[in-house]
Amino acid sequence: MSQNIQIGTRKRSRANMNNSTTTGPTGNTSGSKAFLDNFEDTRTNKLLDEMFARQNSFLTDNLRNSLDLNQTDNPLRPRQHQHQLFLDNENAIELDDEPRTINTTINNNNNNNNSGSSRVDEDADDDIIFIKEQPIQFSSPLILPSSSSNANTNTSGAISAASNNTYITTPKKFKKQRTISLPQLPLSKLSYQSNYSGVPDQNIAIVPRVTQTENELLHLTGSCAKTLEGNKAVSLTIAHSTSPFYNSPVQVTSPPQPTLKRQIGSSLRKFKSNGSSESTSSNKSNFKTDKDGHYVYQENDVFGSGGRFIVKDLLGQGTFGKVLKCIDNKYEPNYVAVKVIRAVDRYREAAKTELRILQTILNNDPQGQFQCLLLRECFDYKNHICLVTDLYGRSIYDFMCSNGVARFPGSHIQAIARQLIRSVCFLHDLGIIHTDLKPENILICDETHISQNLPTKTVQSLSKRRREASKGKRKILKNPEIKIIDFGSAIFHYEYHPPVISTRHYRAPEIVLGLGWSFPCDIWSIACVLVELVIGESLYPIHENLEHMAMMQRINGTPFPTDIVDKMLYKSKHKLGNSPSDLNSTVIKHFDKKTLSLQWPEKNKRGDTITTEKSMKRVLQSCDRLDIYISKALKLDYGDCLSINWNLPPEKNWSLINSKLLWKRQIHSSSAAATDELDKETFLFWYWFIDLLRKMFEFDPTKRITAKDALDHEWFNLGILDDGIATYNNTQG
Ligand SMILES: Nc1ncnc2c1ncn2[C@@H]1O[C@H](COP(=O)(O)OP(=O)(O)OP(=O)(O)O)[C@@H](O)[C@H]1O
Repeated sequence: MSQNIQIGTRKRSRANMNNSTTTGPTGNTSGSKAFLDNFEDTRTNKLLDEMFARQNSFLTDNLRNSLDLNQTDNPLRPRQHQHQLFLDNENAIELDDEPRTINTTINNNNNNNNSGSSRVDEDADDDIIFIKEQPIQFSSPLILPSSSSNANTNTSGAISAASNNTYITTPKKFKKQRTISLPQLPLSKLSYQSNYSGVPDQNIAIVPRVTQTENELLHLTGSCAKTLEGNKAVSLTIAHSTSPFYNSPVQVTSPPQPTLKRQIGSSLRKFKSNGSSESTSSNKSNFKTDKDGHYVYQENDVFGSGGRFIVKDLLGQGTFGKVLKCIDNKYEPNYVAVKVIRAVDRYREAAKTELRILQTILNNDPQGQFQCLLLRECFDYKNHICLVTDLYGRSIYDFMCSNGVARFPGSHIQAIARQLIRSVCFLHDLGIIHTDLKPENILICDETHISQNLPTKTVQSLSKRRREASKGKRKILKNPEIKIIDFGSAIFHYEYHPPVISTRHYRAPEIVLGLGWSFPCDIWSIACVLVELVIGESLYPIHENLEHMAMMQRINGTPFPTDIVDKMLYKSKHKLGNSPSDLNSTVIKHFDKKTLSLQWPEKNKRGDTITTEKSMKRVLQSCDRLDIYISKALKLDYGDCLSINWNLPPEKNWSLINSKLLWKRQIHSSSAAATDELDKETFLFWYWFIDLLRKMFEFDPTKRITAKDALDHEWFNLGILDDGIATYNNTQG
């Protein structure tokens, strides 16, 4: 659906230039409806107020449970903690850190040394692990007879039987996988299974949602649609995709599905009237499973009841299974994404959590207005749980990798930020914590873009891989609409919280410090993603705790607050709660017990520095305090004069920039072109962006800005005229 929206009647408020505090005016009174621009309906306001009140109470409860350590008899403390101490240790052994649970060959030969890849390297954008799967066929003595779709796993849960007694690994396939999610498996199951009856949790009240009008969908372009005083009105076409399956109110009868465990949302889809144009007769079901329980990808493979799905492409492979682009012969439109979960008990269990989450999302947002993946069906096929979802485009990570300039234009960053935060606000309202937000899990709905030729010098400076992938061009999306996927690690806030969650690069400090975590961890992850969109590479390209903590302090420009460190020590000393098993050896031992400060660089007993030079370089040279670091990246687009100091109020910042601009224009009048682009509005846009990030990167999760407050932040009142906006103007008739 698309619609032309002429903007120009409403001016957005300007940033408060006179604000003299360093933290900025988040005391903005625009209220809880901020993300529904122009929406004055009091009924909606009431709903939103209720929604935010509920979020606050979730948050308070969770954080009180995890952080209020002085009240050991706190009745809100989860009762399972006593036995969790044992379970946590077990869990931590298994889930301790990323690579252990991965059963693929990790080939470290190709520019993939993450810990070694410094931002100062030319190939820093190639921060990728290559996973190579070899085509090996063998018969296993552990084969289980498996004609039944419910073939059991062995006791370790590691082997699952394929339909013919042969295990086959996936055909040779290279898959770039920069970050690896932590599979949160067995213990999640243990702690909630008693509550779980296979039906959605009744404790979650379903909030009746109000369908948004086209005007309210402006959030999809952030403030791209809005102009600052002095800018001209911008005419935009906003293409908002509702779910292609949402053909309300067509009622259809579900086909009989003997092995169907659950069928969700089928009433929203149209049956194909007279069969598919894609004949299945030439395709045979050759559905195979490898020794790790992964489906073996083969194009044109057929699976599902009556050969319903035809495999067309491998969209992705993760810890939980493979995601396939398939033709669905039963319904129209007929391309879907099917996540084929590994045929291993514990992954099957985890998929049930994903199902519950996806079902809650679907119940509350059947049209997909909150940018979350929409589940359409779920069935069991040869011991693989298959989740059928809408099909979207590539992830923003893949898009960045294939782009000559990885960073996004500011207007698109704002549009993506707004969708992400709004979506997470929606999830948090439902009591859901995503826990694994990262660029790989954010998909672009529509990949159409314009391409700009890059100067030869820029092309030459690109890594070989990026040069080839981008063909020397910068791609700019026409519509920065996104969807959040991968709810495999998401949990409801009242469920068991594993001690370690999130992909390392996006992991919040409270998780690293073993303090317990809740909704705020998603906010931290989003902040990491947003910085990545600006600088074009991961903010935290690290793989171990000490360097991670040192980098966090460097980026925030402050040491960890002592009360947080104190809580960590107290919690560990009294063996409270839910700590990672390596907390002592990789975190606590690096803090001075008297000053409560992080001891970095690391020294041995004799006082010699033992932190490697590479690590020192990564922390001290390759990253910087966030405002300085982002200013550096922005200079590529706006020239040398743009430096932002978050300790100075905006007025002071601007006057410093302005004097630099004047000086530069006087001395080098010929270089005016480079600085012309930097006007006050552009500066303000980036100033308030950094201000928002600072609040999202607050160390103390209880003080970190919430999704709701982030939507009210001043930044979302500002617009920027840049290539992202130009793309709309040039491409929309
Ligand atoms: N609906 C979809 N449309 C298009 N591509 C998709 C879709 N769902 C998933 N993908 C692709 O498949 C990849 C893996 O999906 P997903 O993250 O859900 O799997 P996973 O096994 O949980 O992975 P991870 O190990 O990262 O948790 C994604 O990064 C994305 O590229």
